[in-house]
Amino acid sequence: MKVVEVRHPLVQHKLGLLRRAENSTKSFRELAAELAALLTYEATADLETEDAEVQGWAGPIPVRRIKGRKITLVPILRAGLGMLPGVLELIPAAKVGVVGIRRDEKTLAPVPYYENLVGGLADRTALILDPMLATGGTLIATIDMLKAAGATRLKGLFLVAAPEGLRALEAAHPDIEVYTAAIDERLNGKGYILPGLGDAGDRIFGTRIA
Ligand SMILES: O=P(O)(O)OC[C@H]1O[C@H](OP(=O)(O)OP(=O)(O)O)[C@H](O)[C@@H]1O
Ligand SMILES: O=c1cc[nH]c(=O)[nH]1
Ligand SMILES: [Mg+2]
Repeated sequence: MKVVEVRHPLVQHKLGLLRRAENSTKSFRELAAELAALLTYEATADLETEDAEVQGWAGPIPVRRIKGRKITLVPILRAGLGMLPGVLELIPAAKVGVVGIRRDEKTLAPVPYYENLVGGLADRTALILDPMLATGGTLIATIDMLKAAGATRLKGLFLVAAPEGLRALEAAHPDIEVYTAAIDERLNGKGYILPGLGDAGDRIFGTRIA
């Protein structure tokens, strides 16, 4: 399984800022979106391009453009919405399908509650967006949904990933590519990533101080 921990200085710097407990909802949101844009840049580096031509100011100019297969974004509700603005900055025409899954706080099992995907998934690259990859249950359930709907080319963008979740993912769906700003140390007894970010959904939506 391809796992890329993005070591770019801008990513590492912004992640350091994001980890501060004192961040306001506004700064947490802004940093999450900026990091999402930087992860998008990395995750799209291998998109195929083809020759094209535009009419320039002094005549025709040969240019390159992204070929064929287009991208669909798949934010996982709710926290994944915090990454969406940053990704759309770079891919403004992307179609967006939404998956709703929450973790049962006691069992940590994923509980799907919403699915509204775009059509033609077989011809698209799906970029799954979620700030946190913890046990991996939510992501595995999302990939199950996407594959059942025809998706074959999948990439996941995360702000922080836990080694436990990456191992579970490799066992279930080794064909996905993972781009993350950090692979953290471990999960605590309640399934939270350490050192992590706390509850990313609550921090993005301002529903509870982590
Ligand atoms: O890898 P896992 O162990 O499945 O955990 C990760 C999931 O948990 C969080 O969502 P949460 O259930 O808190 O929902 P929310 O986004 O609505 O806050 C997070 O945004 C991931 O979706
Ligand atoms: O650390 C974690 C784990 C799951 N979900 C979060 O928001 N944070
Ligand atoms: Mg949450």
